[in-house]
Amino acid sequence: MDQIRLTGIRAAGKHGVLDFEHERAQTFVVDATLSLDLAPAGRSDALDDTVDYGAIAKGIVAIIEGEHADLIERLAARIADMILQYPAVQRAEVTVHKPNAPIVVPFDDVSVTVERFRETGRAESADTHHAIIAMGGNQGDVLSTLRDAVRCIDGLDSTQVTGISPLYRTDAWGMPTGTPDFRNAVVSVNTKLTAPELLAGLQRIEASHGRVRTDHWTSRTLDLDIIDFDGIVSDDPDLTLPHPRAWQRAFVLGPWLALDPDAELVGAHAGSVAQLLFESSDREHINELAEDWMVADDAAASPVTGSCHEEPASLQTGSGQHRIESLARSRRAVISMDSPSTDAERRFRKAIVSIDGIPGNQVEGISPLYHVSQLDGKPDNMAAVMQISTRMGAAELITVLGSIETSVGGSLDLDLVDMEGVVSDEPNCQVPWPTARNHAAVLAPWLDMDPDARLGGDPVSFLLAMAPDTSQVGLLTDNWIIGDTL
Ligand SMILES: Nc1ncnc2c1ncn2[C@@H]1O[C@H](COP(=O)(O)OP(=O)(O)OP(=O)(O)O)[C@@H](O)[C@H]1O
Ligand SMILES: Nc1nc2c(c(=O)[nH]1)N=C(CO)CN2
Repeated sequence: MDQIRLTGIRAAGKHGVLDFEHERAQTFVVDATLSLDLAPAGRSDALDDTVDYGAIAKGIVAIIEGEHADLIERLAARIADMILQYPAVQRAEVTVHKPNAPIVVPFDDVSVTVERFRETGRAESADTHHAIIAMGGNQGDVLSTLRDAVRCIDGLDSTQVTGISPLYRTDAWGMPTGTPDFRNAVVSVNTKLTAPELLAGLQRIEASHGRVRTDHWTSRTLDLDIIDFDGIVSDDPDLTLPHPRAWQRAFVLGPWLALDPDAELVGAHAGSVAQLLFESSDREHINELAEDWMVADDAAASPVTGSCHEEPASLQTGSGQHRIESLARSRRAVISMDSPSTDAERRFRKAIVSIDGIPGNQVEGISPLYHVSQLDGKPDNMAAVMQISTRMGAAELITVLGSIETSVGGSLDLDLVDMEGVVSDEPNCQVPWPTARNHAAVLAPWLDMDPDARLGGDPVSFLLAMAPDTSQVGLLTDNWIIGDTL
């Protein structure tokens, strides 16, 4: 991450354990490193897009000159907390030196360093609920209505869409012959709303998309049903859980299964969604249209047959833990590798071999090896990226990368940069990896490996062109894999 560094800020303060230190001011010297994204300011040249280091320096002096602290640890923590009050700052590293400390032997300096991070993770707590919502419609521009509905659901208070099923074309079920086909999909959400609050939100979304409620099933622009909410069973007619007809509807079960191959329905018709789908009478009357219907412009315009379209990730969590996803079909994933070790190449090779050795994984591409200069006195890095096809889910792959880092030995960082069809901002599973967007150390090797690469819809070439650290990154060798065993 980009950094702003202030060094040698000095002021006199009355800090220390000894009595005289409460009375007599002495010099304290502070170094502070602020980690934040400087790309916006790099583009706009506007102070508002960064942090005013002058203001930080004054804040540090005010703390040194302010309230007494016995320990320089406390002083450093106060300064770090002050720095993190600036919303753009993600991390603060603060060193407080006390060069005139009352130490009875000759010495040059004594200092403490603290490192503090902004709490970014929306830590999942007991009040986070998991819900499955079925979506359908057969009137108007259904594709854009469904796309908009997903965005609106994600926009509900404290609600995040965590998984989106493929889009299906389905025969109108239980409706007169001649009723236009439906488009159906299922989304999973994490929400802090209660089930009735979520239903009220969904009904507002239906209404804002022209849904007119009638007594009987009729064609509709948009229908949003809660299929499951935390596995609760309730026969309240205003909100029956699970949805009372979900168990027999292939237009719900099919997309749900594609989203989560291990999905289970609770209640009177409890069972695996796979089995219920198999038993459903309309299972032959649903057709998957497109998996990437939320992004592709012409998604679902024509049925996708026999092409490589895959289930999107299901990033649901169960019982507060990441469920290991096991998906039937492969998807592409891009993994970055970096290491400050002089032995980096060998570590990268070991990591590649380990990843490739996992059943269902296949290495498809390896970038050239890059050198990354560090400006902050830290040792320079080596970096490369690899592309694999994998049957693992994103959360599972991230966990595996962590174990490989450990088994290969320290000083190796493996990150899941991107995974086909996966978008997640779960604290432990951020895909695409947000920092990759402005890191030439990832973007440059990736572009070399795949000139058409895209990240979050943007061409990697375009992101690299805007990356603030391109001048620090240089190609070392094209054929670093050749000549050694993989
Ligand atoms: N799990 C649920 N999800 C959505 N609505 C529910 C649920 N359980 C009960 N309801 C109630 O059902 C009523 C009718 O809902 P809606 O108009 O969406 O039905 P429908 O779509 O015509 O039929 P179906 O529910 O069979 O799909 C709503 O007012 C709502 O209070
Ligand atoms: N294929 C299909 N058929 C239906 C649907 C639907 O969403 N898709 N919804 C209904 C009542 O909500 C009744 N019938």
